[in-house]
Amino acid sequence: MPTARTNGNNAFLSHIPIIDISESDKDIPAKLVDAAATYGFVYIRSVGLDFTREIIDHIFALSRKLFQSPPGEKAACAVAEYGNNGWVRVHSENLDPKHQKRGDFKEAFNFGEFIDGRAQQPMPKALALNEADLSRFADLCHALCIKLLKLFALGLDIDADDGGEDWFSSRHDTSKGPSGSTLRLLFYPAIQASTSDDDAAVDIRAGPHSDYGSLTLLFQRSGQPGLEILTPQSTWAPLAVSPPGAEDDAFPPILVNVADLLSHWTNGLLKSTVHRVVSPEGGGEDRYSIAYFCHPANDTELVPVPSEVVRTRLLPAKEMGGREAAEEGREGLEREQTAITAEEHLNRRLAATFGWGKQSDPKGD
Ligand SMILES: O=C(O)CCC(=O)C(=O)O
Ligand SMILES: [Fe+2]
Repeated sequence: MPTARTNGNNAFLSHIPIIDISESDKDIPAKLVDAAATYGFVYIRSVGLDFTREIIDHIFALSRKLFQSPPGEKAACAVAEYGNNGWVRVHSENLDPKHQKRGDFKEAFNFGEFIDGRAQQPMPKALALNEADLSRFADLCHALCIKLLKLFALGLDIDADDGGEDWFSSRHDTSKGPSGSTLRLLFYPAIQASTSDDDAAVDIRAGPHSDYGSLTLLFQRSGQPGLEILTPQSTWAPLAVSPPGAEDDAFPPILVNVADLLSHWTNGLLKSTVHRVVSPEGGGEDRYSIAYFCHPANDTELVPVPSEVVRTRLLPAKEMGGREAAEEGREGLEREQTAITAEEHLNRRLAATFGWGKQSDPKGD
């Protein structure tokens, strides 16, 4: 895993498309599948979706209020006490424990699923009056993920008899029971090297990792960059918050990435790309971001998706000796015989990263 500072590969990145899913363009499903198979990342233009500038600004304002609240109030909702939910302190979460000595230089707050507009965990005092706003925002995020999952299913041309465009979305239907879906507010403070032993060149904001669910939505603020993705050439490439073509939008496009399960379901055709967050040279300024991790219902069995597109697009790679795809394919067959559930998968990934529980990580990373 390269650890050096940014080694940009801008030619690769400049092709990550911005897709407007509100347009009636019949090629959108294929474009999404292409972006997901090549980069694992795609920008979704938010104009025309239900997200408004007001809603997004409001949730970012709540996030700022939360992270500025007294440490004692945040500590009352610490993750250690509430599973994966609640407050994450600076340096307390290490997303890359194998390579990173110190935990990430960030604070975070994880909200598990809201039920009937109510959080299923203690609300931090600073947000006690805003439970309904956060719940509504999480619902908007989930609805966008459902739309995207339908478009992916269309792009993969899943037979109607096998579930067609609902193959993925039906597995993420909240009426099917609880899931690991999480709304996460993130705050990466600017590093004041002169007043502490923290160092922007050493202390990573979020260590290299892939996400554990199906899809992740990321909301970012103009002027607060930091996200980088690992390119096929093993270099780190920074992702623009507002890429060319989106500079004049009311707010930056929503960055969507394929996470481990969508990759697993498609035998690796769709890429769950490793990414990290770094500080700008010299410590830069604070960065706030909001992530929504979309997961299927806990008892969903992780079986390969019945898609001819997956089979035919992976085949040439296998024939030409594309080892990675071929290995994914083999793993996929093994997985089919011993399907685990989404809940088992999530518990194994959390155990491997944070040392929780006793199970080992199936991928061994
Ligand atoms: O804040 C970001 O830009 C990304 C955060 C992230 O990758 C994560 O929490 O999984
Ligand atoms: Fe991530």
